[in-house]
Amino acid sequence: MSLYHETAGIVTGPSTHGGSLKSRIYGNKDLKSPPAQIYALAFESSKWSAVLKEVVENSQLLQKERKITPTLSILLAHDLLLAKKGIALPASHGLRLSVEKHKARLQSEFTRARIRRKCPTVDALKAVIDAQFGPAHPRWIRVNSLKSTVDEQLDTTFKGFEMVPTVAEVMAPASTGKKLICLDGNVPNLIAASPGIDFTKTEAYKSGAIILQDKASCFPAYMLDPRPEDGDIVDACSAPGNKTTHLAGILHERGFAGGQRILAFEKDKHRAKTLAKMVGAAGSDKVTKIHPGADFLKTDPDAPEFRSVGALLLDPSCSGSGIVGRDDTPEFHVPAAVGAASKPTAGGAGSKVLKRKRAPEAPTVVVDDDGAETVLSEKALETRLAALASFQLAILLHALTFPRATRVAYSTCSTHATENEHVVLAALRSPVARRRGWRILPRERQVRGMREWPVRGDFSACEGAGEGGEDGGDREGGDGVDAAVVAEGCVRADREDGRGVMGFFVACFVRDEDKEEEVGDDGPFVRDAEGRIVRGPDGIPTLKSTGRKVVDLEGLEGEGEAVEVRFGEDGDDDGPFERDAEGRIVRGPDGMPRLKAGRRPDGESEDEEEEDDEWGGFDE
Ligand SMILES: C[S@@+](CC[C@H](N)C(=O)[O-])C[C@H]1O[C@@H](n2cnc3c(N)ncnc32)[C@H](O)[C@@H]1O
Repeated sequence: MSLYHETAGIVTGPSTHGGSLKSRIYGNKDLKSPPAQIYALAFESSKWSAVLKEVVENSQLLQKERKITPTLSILLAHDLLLAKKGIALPASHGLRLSVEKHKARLQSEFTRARIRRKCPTVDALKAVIDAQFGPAHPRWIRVNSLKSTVDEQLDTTFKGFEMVPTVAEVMAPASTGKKLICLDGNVPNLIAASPGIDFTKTEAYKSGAIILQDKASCFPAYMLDPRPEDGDIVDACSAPGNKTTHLAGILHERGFAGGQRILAFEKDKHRAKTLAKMVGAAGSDKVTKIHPGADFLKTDPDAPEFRSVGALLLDPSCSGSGIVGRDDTPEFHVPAAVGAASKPTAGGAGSKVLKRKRAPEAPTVVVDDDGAETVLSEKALETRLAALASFQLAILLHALTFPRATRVAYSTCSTHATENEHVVLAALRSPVARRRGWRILPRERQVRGMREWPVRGDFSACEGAGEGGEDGGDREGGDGVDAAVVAEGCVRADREDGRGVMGFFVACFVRDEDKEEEVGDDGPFVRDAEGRIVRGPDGIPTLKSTGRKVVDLEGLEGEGEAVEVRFGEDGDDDGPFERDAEGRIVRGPDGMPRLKAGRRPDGESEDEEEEDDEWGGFDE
């Protein structure tokens, strides 16, 4: 079967089957033609198909050549009119002959289509089409400093590549087919290479010396800026491990402090195996303790294992809207089949522009952690985003309670403010953030590459942070959260803006350890802005979980003797450990938390049937 027939089969196949165009091609073992060739033809023809549809219809090609299908006509017209080498079939091939005999007519319709678009040259039209579908993305390669250096890689993996000064040059259409690289100006040890080059076969990739990681995905570890004096570093949501190994690389360059480790949590056991492989391949296994199948939310921040955790990186599951469409193919426009349309299209001689149907509201695609895509209606998306945001906030608030932590990086590959600025604002306004002095790391205090990165948080999404003080002259809403500072402190990456990155978001929280008013869990009771427990007129505190009052017994704020009784609840949703009236975990003389009767150390009750047998938290 020819390249054209195979490609036609791919572009007309249901897009819901088998994921993205790339995965449909590369995952199809029955294809005879080289996948890269099929992908290039499918992608480029799709890009041009709106123009080529006019050309084919107005030239009446399908009426004259009944054996050519509408899809094939676009693919063949593309190569005839736009590919350097023309149609990739032997000169005597029937399909090639049947199109080439109409070359003059097709060419003149192509010229008309170009002039209708007010483009004086074909290059000008190409620029318009390229701009319409956004620039290509470079291949981002992070040199793993645990195993290699940039200089070493320039002499080996990138030998024969031409170095150019900007990422824009690496991506420029004019450089198609060239082997170009550029050293990134923001993230250390990061290289942008020409799109489409496959590095997975290189020795450096196989040995873990280079890691394929989008530039924006390198922001969190770089922004967190872990140092030897930070003690242990938690990566709360680790698999497949790009950021875990990046953290290790940064610390390796700075010199690990004795005993300093990266504690990597991954709730999904299957993904934890991938994490272990990646950490091993990157050579960071000796400094990384993986917690396979472990839910970060179930960790006890006060446990001895976390005593020296100074910084945490949180990259929780999100809607993945920043990566959706990265590989998306432009819509493939097909000319009307013979008999289906009699009028020439788009201003062809004597024609009217065909009335277009109002496009239905575009559904949104979300991507899960495994890359599976789901199409959602606007309403379903809203519900999904709200659920994700509440989970993301829970992870963030949990991280803010680690006793020695002074830095927390929060990131998503989502473009939705609901998962980004809104989560950051909610965290900054939380009692735990206020009590412990957490604030956003302001732009001017960020590492150079992040400080200089021009795309910042969405100010309008932060504006709700303060409608102005009473005197109207203050952007803080009396809660100490300044919208402008927060927006400037946040970093965004936009996949459409020509910088060659995926859609991404990162913010870093900091606090001064000595400014802390109180260390530990902020307990089960509602607190005011000052962190004081809110009580009714009778002095009884109100429970956060229910908004109802606790039946107080003597000495609620006393020495841990109080018993908490809740209305309408089983009273067992505050974790597996005994807590005092302030909600602090009660510990034995050895510092270990005391389990509630009938609970296992993993937070499940003994009679709960869970197969979480790999979870080894709290064991150190
Ligand atoms: C966006 S991915 C992380 C990508 C990773 N940081 C990287 O750079 O390679 C989110 C991961 O968090 C894991 N996860 C979700 N909830 C979790 C939880 N409560 N505790 C630990 N891991 C969790 C998911 O299974 C998923 O593997």
